[in-house]
Amino acid sequence: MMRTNFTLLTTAAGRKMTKNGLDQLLVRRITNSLPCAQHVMVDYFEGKEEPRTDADWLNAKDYKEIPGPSNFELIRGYFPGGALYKTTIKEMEVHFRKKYGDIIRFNGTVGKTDILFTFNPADFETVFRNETIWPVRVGFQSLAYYRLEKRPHIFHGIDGLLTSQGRAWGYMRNKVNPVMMKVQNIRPNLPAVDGIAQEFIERLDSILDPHTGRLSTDFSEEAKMWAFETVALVALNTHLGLMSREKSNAMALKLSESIAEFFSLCYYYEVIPPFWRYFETAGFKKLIKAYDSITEITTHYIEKAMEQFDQSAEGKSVLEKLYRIDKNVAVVMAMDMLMAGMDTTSSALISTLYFLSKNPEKQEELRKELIALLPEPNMPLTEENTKNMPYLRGCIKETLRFRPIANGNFRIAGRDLVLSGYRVPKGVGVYMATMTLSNSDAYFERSAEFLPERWIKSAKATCPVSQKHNPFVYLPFGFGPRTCIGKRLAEMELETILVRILRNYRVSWVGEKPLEYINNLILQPAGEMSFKFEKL
Ligand code: HEM
Repeated sequence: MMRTNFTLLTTAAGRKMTKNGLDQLLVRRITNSLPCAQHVMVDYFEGKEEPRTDADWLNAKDYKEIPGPSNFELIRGYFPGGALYKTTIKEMEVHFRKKYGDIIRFNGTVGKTDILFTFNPADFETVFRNETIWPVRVGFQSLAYYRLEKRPHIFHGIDGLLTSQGRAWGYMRNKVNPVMMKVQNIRPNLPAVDGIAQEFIERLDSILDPHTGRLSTDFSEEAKMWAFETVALVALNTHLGLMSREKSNAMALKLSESIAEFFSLCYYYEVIPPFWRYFETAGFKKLIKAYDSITEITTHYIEKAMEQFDQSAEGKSVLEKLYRIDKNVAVVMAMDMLMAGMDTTSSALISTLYFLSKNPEKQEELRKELIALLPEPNMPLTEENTKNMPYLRGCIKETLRFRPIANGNFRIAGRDLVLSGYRVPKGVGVYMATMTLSNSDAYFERSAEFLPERWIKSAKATCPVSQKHNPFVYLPFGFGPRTCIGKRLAEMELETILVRILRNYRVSWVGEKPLEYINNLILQPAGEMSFKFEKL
């Protein structure tokens, strides 16, 4: 790893984090003596609770009675020739649900806790309503390992929102919430975000064949660059200039490549038992290299931005606000924003454009709203003129119902719970299969149709499918204190880019096959992007 003069996470600053640091150190000690960090999660639920003696609990069936496959069935299924070989999470859900019903128990394999899959929205509500103040969502363990154990001299015990748990997570989230979750801190970024959306249109114009309406490059790569440029503007306070892909952007391009590498490798190390703690394979070393590169380049940009903060009066940017609250938190949060903010938002953009392409009458309906908003396509977007865009918002919501970024939501049960009539002890992992339910007629009438109207209040009276839905079936950004921290930003980014694209082009899908998806860390559009763009 190149030496970095990354001195922000100093001992002096770290003093503020004593409790947090101690917490992490203790966890590290325990973690090292156990096969897997997931066992430790239970220790994050502080405080002893009395055993449950209420009737619900006492009358419920025993945990061990929850049906599910044996480890042997699972292993056999995943071998070549097995029923689960090369299946997606969705196919796996269908397979097991058919066999075992709406709640399924998977025994913890080497070093992992048991996981329950539930398809019952009443269970989702129970899980979320019983979260403690520090909800636990396990994930990105290789990143936690990298930050806490591989490079502790850089991170000094702060492993970020994506990976941390318990007090450490609460400490960071409390600092970040007031900046990231408040509309009034995110909306002022609109002109800059819109500036990048306009650059994106210039970029599309330059790579578009006006005769065929097809792009000379892969649209998914273009969408990723747009998302990365936009989130970097907020996270690093820097205009990377990726829309022009100039040689001078080598560092920025390397950063986006490393993040793409992290996305493609991280999932594998997430699902296999964590042998990588003891033996680093070539693939794992590649992932560590990607983490090093992300750390190094992000640090470079942040240090440059911070030099200006020190000299100038307080500004309005998200990075600066975070920096003035806590430098260390600002640095790690910026990295997490870049890691979480590229593939998620670009996937949502591609899916929305796809559904609008396949439903041209909905696209025209939306365009009417956009023309009223921007009579001239190049007029600026402002906080004022973007207040009222119900149809656009309906289209985004409907897309995230159809193809959310995550198949489901996950929590470690924060308390002893009764789920689908069974006693479930605190500490068990619960996967809530939201996408399956939000794509089912049982929860959304005419669920296979793209109907933005179902989300529009003023259309409720006339729309035949706008009846109230169970709110726990549709949770594209998660729920509760651990909900997506980038929600406000992602919504603003998506709205802005969709206004710009659809005010400039009529978009259609000319592929014979529908849009494909791959399912790794998230559900991501893949394969050929058969969009056709006709300039309006
Ligand atoms: C359409 C875009 C996006 C979707 C659908 C999405 C969805 C989600 C979901 C489902 C979660 C888990 C929430 C939970 O467990 O309750 C999450 C967490 C998170 N997201 Fe997003 N996300 C998006 C964009 C972004 C962006 C742009 C950023 C960065 C600015 C971001 C940063 C994060 C972070 C840091 C977390 C972890 C929060 C925590 O554990 O405290 N996301 N996101």
